Amino acid sequence: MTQHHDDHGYDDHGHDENARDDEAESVDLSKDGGPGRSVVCGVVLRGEGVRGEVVDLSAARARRHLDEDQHDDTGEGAEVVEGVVLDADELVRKAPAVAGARSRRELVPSHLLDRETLAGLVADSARRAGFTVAFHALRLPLYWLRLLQLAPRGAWRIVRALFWWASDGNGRQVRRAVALGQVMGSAEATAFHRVSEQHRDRVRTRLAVLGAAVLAVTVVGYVLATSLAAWALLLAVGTTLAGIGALGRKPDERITGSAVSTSAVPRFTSDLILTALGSLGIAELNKHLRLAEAGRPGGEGVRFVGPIHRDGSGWRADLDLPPGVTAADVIEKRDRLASGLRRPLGCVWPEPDASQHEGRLILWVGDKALSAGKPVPWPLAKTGKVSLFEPFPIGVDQRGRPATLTLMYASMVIGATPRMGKTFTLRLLLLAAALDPLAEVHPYDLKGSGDLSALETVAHRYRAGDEEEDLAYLMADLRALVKDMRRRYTVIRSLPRSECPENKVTPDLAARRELGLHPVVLGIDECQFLFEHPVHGKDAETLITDLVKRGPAVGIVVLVATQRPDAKSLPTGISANAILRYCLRVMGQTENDMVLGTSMYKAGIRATTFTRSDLGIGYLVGEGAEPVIVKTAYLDNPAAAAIAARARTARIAAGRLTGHAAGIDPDTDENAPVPTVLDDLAEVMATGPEKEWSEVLVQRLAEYRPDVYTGWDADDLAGAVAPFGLKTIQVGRRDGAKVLNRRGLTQSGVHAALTERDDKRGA
Ligand SMILES: Nc1ncnc2c1ncn2[C@@H]1O[C@H](COP(=O)(O)OP(=O)(O)OP(=O)(O)O)[C@@H](O)[C@H]1O
Repeated sequence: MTQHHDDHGYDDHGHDENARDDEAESVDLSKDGGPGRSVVCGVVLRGEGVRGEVVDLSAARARRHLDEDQHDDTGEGAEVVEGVVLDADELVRKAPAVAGARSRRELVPSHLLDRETLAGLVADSARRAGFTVAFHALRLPLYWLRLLQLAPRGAWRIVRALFWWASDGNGRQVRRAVALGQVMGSAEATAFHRVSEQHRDRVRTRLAVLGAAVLAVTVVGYVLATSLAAWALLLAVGTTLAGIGALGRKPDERITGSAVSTSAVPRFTSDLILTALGSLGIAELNKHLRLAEAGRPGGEGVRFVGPIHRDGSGWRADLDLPPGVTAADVIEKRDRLASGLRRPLGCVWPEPDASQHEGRLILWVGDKALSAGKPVPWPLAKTGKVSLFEPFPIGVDQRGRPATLTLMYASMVIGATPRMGKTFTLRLLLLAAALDPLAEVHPYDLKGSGDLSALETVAHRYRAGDEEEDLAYLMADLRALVKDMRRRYTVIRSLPRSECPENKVTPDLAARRELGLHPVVLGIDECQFLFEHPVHGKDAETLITDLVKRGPAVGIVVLVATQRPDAKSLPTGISANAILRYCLRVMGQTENDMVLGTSMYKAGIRATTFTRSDLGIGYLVGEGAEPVIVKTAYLDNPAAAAIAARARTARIAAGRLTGHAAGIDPDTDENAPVPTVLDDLAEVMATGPEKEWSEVLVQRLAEYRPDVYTGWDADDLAGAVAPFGLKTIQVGRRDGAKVLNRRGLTQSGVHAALTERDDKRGA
């Protein structure tokens, strides 16, 4: 790849972008009797003074395409209207520039003004320098031995040089040259005599100087040898020998080793980037690169929009891909790009820049893979509080910069394949919520692994597991939260505008205990166990969708995490309404878009590009304008327990330890049995016959509780009652002379199941 760039990495093809920007659609109307290169504005002007033939453009264009082969250029049939013929180039010249097309470059590159980037740069240089010093310091004895080996040759060279100097080697050569001339005329003889005289004088003087110098060195050497401490003497001798050894070195001989590996990583230059891009196998990109390389028209090449510069702990290049090639095309082939750049996959992070255009690519290449190195520490692990109304740290982005999250007024979906860090992320967020003494935390670990157990000491509601009892507890909590949400809206409506200008909870309102508008954070890990549950699934979906949609404004935040992000495990009503989305590694486009939002995959935001080793690394959408890659802070169980203990102390001090953590679990009226499908069936069957068809029953249920049962069919009902040991039976109904048999339930069967359930609850 030999497309050239100047020192700053700019394209040197000298394309006039503005000319390109300004290109407007034009048509040669000369064939139709109009002037060459004319264009008609969308509106045909009917001028008084000027008249001209104006040809309907689209008709002319269509006709020309149709008739091109027949060379029919008569323009016959064109609708002739009155108007002003406008000069296309004139129009283009006068057209206002496309917004941003001529945006000014930064006076001083912003990355040089960014304190963190600069600090990173300095730290990086210091690290490199430190490493080099340590590397060579460790090898000093080896270098000294190598020099010692060369010392005899160095000593010989010194002696030879001194002899040459003292014996006036140069003068001797001149004398010999004159003598060898063998044309001893009188002039040469005189010259020879003069040179011989000079030579003699010089040798005499130099021998005297040399003798004095040798004597002086011997005396100084003796004095030093007798007066210096042993270590100093050793140092002096060692240094002298090393110096003599250095003089014995051949010109190309290296004493020191190289502090960096010989299989050095190639420098991140524009040429390397072009080579890598060219190896992706993107046909359109390759076509442009080829044409640009050959300097032929139509080849836009890749244009670097700024110098490749240091950004955090890596290098960044912003570039425009050729027309027709999108950043997503490149991102899709991140592994090949990494291969072309000769970097590990975890170092190479191509991103789109949606604020510019689809072809703008930000290519950031880190010094080391994001998954490599130490786990990210959490700044709040040892000290500090959180206000859920403010952003709090959750980790770092791929450039090592702190990444934050604001939970208030948002609901969040977390998705990933198993074992990628979903639960750890959810736990981190719930711990952050716990560090806000005002916030009520409701963690539910439906997997039952105990990963959220650290939070039990601060949780208002807590359950681990997906037993019937756990789910009933959770359902009761959900109903209570929906009820509380309605109450919160009533409270907000009753407040004066001055206190609640935007009809939502503010930090001040949240702090007023009497209003009960404090933040509530409900976190459900492995939510698919709930949504796929035959009895509670649909009910839970209705309640949580309501909380996700209307809860955030009144301080209720829902966080759901799932390892199976599909429509069944994560109902679309919930995934579509979540504002925050965090997606660790997933396997396909559907899961990606399910968690991150529709079309994210197409836009190049692909959690499918994460590898198995990218633990705790995911795309975060919704916190800022653009999606970001975040590696979450790592907290193990003991660290989580320590943070929860600190949060508990803060809550006790603030008088905010409530619910489960305070031993009140749950309030008596919330503890009342949650109506299940059995209770509802008993209710709707009470006034009917002993036996009823399932399809009639689901209709009645839907009328009785539309939010739960709308859309149910006979199979849903059969599935919902099955966990209670109730099976549908054949119910016959006479229809005239015929008897129709369909599946249905009996009142006695429902009552028996209810009695059994209540007995179990009582036990
Ligand atoms: N931020 C992180 N940094 C480094 N390693 C992490 C991070 N988060 C999680 N891990 C590692 O990933 C492993 C899996 O994490 P976690 O249990 O949260 O995964 P999961 O997606 O919830 O798994 P499952 O689907 O089985 O519930 C953890 O044991 C931990 O070692």
